[in-house]
Amino acid sequence: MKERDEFDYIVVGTGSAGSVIARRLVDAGVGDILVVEAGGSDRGVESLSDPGSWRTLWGGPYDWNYKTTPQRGLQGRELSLPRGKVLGGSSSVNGMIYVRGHRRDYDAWEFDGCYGWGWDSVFPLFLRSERHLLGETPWHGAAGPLSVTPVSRDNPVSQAFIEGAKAIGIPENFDFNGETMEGAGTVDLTVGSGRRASTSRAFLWPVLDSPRLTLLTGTRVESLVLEGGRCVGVRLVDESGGSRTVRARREVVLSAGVVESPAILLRSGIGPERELTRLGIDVEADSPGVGENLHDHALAPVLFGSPEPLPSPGGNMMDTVLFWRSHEQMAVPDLQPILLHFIKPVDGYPVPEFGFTIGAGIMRPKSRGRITLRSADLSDPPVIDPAYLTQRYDVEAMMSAVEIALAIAGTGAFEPLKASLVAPAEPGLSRAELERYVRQTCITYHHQVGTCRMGSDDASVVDPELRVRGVEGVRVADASIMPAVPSVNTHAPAVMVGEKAADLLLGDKLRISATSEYTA
Ligand SMILES: Cc1cc2nc3c(=O)[nH]c(=O)nc-3n(C[C@H](O)[C@H](O)[C@H](O)COP(=O)(O)OP(=O)(O)OC[C@H]3O[C@@H](n4cnc5c(N)ncnc54)[C@H](O)[C@@H]3O)c2cc1C
Repeated sequence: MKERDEFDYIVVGTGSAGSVIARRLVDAGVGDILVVEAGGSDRGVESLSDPGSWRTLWGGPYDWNYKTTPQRGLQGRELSLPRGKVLGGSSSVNGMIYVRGHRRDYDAWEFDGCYGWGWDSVFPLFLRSERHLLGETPWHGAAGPLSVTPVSRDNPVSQAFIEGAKAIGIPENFDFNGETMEGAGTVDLTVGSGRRASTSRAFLWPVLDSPRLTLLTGTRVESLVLEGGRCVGVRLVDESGGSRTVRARREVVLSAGVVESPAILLRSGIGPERELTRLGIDVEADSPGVGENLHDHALAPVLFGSPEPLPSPGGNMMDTVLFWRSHEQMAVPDLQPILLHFIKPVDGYPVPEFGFTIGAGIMRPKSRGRITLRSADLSDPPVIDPAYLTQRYDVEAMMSAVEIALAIAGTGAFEPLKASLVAPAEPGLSRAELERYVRQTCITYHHQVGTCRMGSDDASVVDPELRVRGVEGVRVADASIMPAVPSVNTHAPAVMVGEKAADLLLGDKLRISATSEYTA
């Protein structure tokens, strides 16, 4: 049978945002939808379903296995950057923490020209996705496809972390998605019935048999097909290297994530003119922002040892966090120390047999890097430079996050666990020693955003309706459009971007109701 080569909509990527868009388009009955995913299926793969297995997925067959360039702010180290290459994208390999962010994160987007993206506009979209285990409240949705489950706080290590935080003046928080996100407590997870609630499982699986949906896995979009300044389709490459073109009667949506969405634009001739010329790619639209504005949350591990095994909480093994400010006059929290119920080895320090780690995370980085292509060849990995810790503020904030971790330990809260500090070895380090430590140990927090920045200015890549500037017929909808990273883990914000994109694609009259026919 001849393969179909024309659809109404083409959605590229099935990650946190793409699966949501595909599902909403299918539900709305607006035509036939082609969904293209570079990775394979996630169905029946236990490690993608078991919430405890996520760390085993890095570097494996479901990971794009990206690496950064040598980072000048990190003593020249290259960092591994895992990203999901499978149905569900990074939502299939992530840590499952579900937090939406501070209302000011989104109000700041709107203030900067992203009209329609302020908190009052996006909050209902978060609720629409959500199926919270404890039911509907003013702060939680219960009718959406995405299962969200709170974590119990009866684990003694979690309790010690929260008690230690309280002892240094940080209040306990019982719902980071509630009235306020500040304080210490346990998180909600995208887990339902003990299984990972990836966006593929929640949004896509229930409609896989729909006659309106065609899903191609193991198929990569190389570039857009542009005719007379309009995107009319995409060029596909399958796993055996065979290529073909499919056409979109209405629109193409790029939800290929923070690395591949800008890479697809660049390979299509949409990007900084000088860069495209250097790569030998014909310029279709000079768009200086494509690939720029890359930024990420980062964390430095603070490692503790214990003489015997500590009680495990199960689940995702990193369920307790605190959100706090590096400076008391800050308007929003900028630090997120997170308790990891496992040992994150630190180069140059002993690895204890038992213990735990506090990841001293920063949430409002000022450092900005970029992504570009090494060459026009699809098989060449992109050049990824997040420019970690290249701004003084980020270094200072990270040192503050480490100091909070050390202060919590200093309260004696961990004494009943007989925990002792392993890295950094001494609590009383000078600022210079602390700076050396964070530059030596800082790793990604996995929250890269910003490479197809949304805005109203000429240098932005997409407008507030997510339309790519300079060409017609194509939008970008994923974490790459975020102009500034929210002060939280980025999965829930990326799901929200998917919801918003669906509304924009469908227009007012087809706006989606909160009630969903299907659940995971
Ligand atoms: C290891 C890890 C842990 C994390 N932990 C958390 C956490 O606990 N909580 C949290 O909130 N956030 C977490 N995050 C971040 C969060 O998961 C991401 O920000 C979010 O999933 C990004 O969504 P996205 O839609 O932009 O991209 P993705 O989910 O990455 O989706 C992009 C999809 O597009 C596909 N694709 C790419 N290129 C092409 C192409 N050319 N053709 C076809 N398909 C293509 C990819 O294979 C992928 O499926 C984590 C991320 C990682 C990697």
